[in-house]
Amino acid sequence: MTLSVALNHQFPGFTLDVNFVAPPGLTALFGRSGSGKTSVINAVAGILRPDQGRISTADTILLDTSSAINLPPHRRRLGYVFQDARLFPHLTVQQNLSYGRWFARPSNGPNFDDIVGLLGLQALLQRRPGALSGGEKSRVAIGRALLSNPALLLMDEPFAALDDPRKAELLPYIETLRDQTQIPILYVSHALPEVARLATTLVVLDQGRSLHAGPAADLLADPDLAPALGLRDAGAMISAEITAQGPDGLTELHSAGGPLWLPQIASPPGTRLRIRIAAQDVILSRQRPEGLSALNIMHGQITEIRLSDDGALVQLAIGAEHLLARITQRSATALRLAPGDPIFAIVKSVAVAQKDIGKR
Ligand SMILES: Nc1ncnc2c1ncn2[C@@H]1O[C@H](COP(=O)(O)OP(=O)(O)OP(=O)(O)O)[C@@H](O)[C@H]1O
Repeated sequence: MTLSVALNHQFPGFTLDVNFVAPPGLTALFGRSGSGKTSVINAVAGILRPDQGRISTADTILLDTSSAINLPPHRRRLGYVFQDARLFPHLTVQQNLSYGRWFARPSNGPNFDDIVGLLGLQALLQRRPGALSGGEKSRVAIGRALLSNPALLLMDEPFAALDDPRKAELLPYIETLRDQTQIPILYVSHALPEVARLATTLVVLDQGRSLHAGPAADLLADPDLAPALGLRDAGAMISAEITAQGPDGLTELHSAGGPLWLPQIASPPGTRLRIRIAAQDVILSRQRPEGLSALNIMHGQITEIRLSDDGALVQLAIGAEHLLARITQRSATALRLAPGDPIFAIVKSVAVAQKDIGKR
């Protein structure tokens, strides 16, 4: 199931002009505060009627202003997860979940026990929302939305009200949801590391316009986009597979650029992961370095170099994937880097945070 969105809307002093396709997987709408993310979600949900637009899935037109089609929100088959979970406080978790089920079409809806299992809610079923942590409330809200058998899941910053430990607890559930359901997820966020961890498709909004849309791995590794996304958070994703657990608290992984050693990842050998490596944590060397404390030395080839007043962003091909390195212009000049050159990328093991390691 794929969602297509084309919208044009004029607020006083603000124009929304957005065009993108959200394939199965998780599509992140990323942009600064006021860039139009919630307005897009509201238009998809049917809360905002744009001046012009067309929003459709493979089998349903939700909105087509040119033919006066505008399905009301309750007929759009959407699951909506808000920043605050908005559970009914007087109902137990089980009753809150069943409320979602009540809206489902009787046929081929998801199985209650499957959703409870997917989101790890068994032990919580008899509790009321007042006795749940923020992360647990979010999981119940996601479960309730899924049980309404949605064709599309809308999530508007579901992490906004959560502290870091609660966020870390919820991330794997969203990954499972992304990987195990065929429902496209439209996910609003202004946190790039979270987007890098979760998104399969990325839509970058800037002042109401969708500047870029496409596979998240490609856009995040594009040096031309890094300034718009935020240089500090710039970083690309590579995939790797766990090969062994070391006795010294490190996990060995196989990547296209060579072996990697990262702080212990509690998953068995064979687990495939996607790892975000921040551009500012990558050091470049023309020769394979010797006698270095950094454990991770990947071999690749320079594909692009972007120079600016903020330094140089160098894109490297590591197998079929890309890595970004942020270095000074002075280093780029001293090393005489040029596209096509073979290069070694060095990354300290401890530079890769657990929150930047996700499922593939
Ligand atoms: N009902 C409205 N009437 C007038 N202007 C509006 C309305 N809704 C949104 N806007 C304008 O649209 C712009 C985008 O708002 P929107 O809430 O979609 O942005 P956002 O990216 O979701 O922001 P945030 O991350 O802060 O939630 C805002 O600057 C606001 O001026």
